[in-house]
Amino acid sequence: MSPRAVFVAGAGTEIGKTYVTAALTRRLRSAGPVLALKPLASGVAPVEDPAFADSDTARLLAAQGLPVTAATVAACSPWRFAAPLAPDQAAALEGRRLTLDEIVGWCRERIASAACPVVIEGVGGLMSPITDEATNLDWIEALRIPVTLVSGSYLGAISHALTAAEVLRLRGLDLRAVVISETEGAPTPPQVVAAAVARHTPVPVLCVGRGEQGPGALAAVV
Ligand SMILES: Nc1ncnc2c1ncn2[C@@H]1O[C@H](COP(=O)(O)OP(=O)(O)OP(=O)(O)O)[C@@H](O)[C@H]1O
Ligand SMILES: C[C@H](N)[C@H](N)CCCCCC(=O)O
Ligand SMILES: [Mg+2]
Repeated sequence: MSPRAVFVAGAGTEIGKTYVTAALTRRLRSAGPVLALKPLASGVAPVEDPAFADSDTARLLAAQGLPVTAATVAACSPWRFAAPLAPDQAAALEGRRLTLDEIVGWCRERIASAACPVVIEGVGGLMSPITDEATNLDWIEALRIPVTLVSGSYLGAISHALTAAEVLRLRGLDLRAVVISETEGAPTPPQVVAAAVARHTPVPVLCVGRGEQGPGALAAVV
């Protein structure tokens, strides 16, 4: 039987994917081992730079209780780029080029060889490009694993969440839950945003308040 896996997609960038992936990882860890991956990471400082501590990779390693070493970093995030741009653009600035096949192949191998649940954080929003030809959506479609969609609670987040959820539905993908991660300074409580999203989508809509661990129900997405 293949291990359980979930793709954490975003309705946009800087929206809470890493925060929610780390919260989910910590929840799952209370029941046993979990593998959290951020295969493509842009805007990442070199491992030896103190700024690396702010990277998605460092946060996901911390959530897994792993130290930052060259080996743990490469095993979590094999494709890291300095520029804080879409990965295809950041790669081009370094004279590199990504292909969907190699990214999907790497993820499939990690899922197949894992003896525990696997959580994969995407990059940017659902249709942010990852290569010259492919977006996060194409990546999810190729992996064919369940999806958890993260959105914020800022004004406009309801439409962003529902648009992304609808695109996933139209592609026939398995959206398991939407998670509203509270945006700093949002004009309405995240529960109000979550209730509005829930009225228009058939999947559970969960809320993660500022600085909170997130509900126990988070663990049910994988
Ligand atoms: N519920 C929350 N409580 C506290 N801080 C949060 C919460 N959600 C998001 N943040 C903070 O907001 C910022 C953006 O969140 P995060 O890094 O998780 O976004 P992201 O979607 O993973 O971004 P990227 O597209 O760069 O991967 C971070 O500083 C993060 O710690
Ligand atoms: C730098 C940033 N935090 C992410 N790593 C990359 C976001 C790419 C978004 C591209 C886009 O959809 O316009
Ligand atoms: Mg992130």
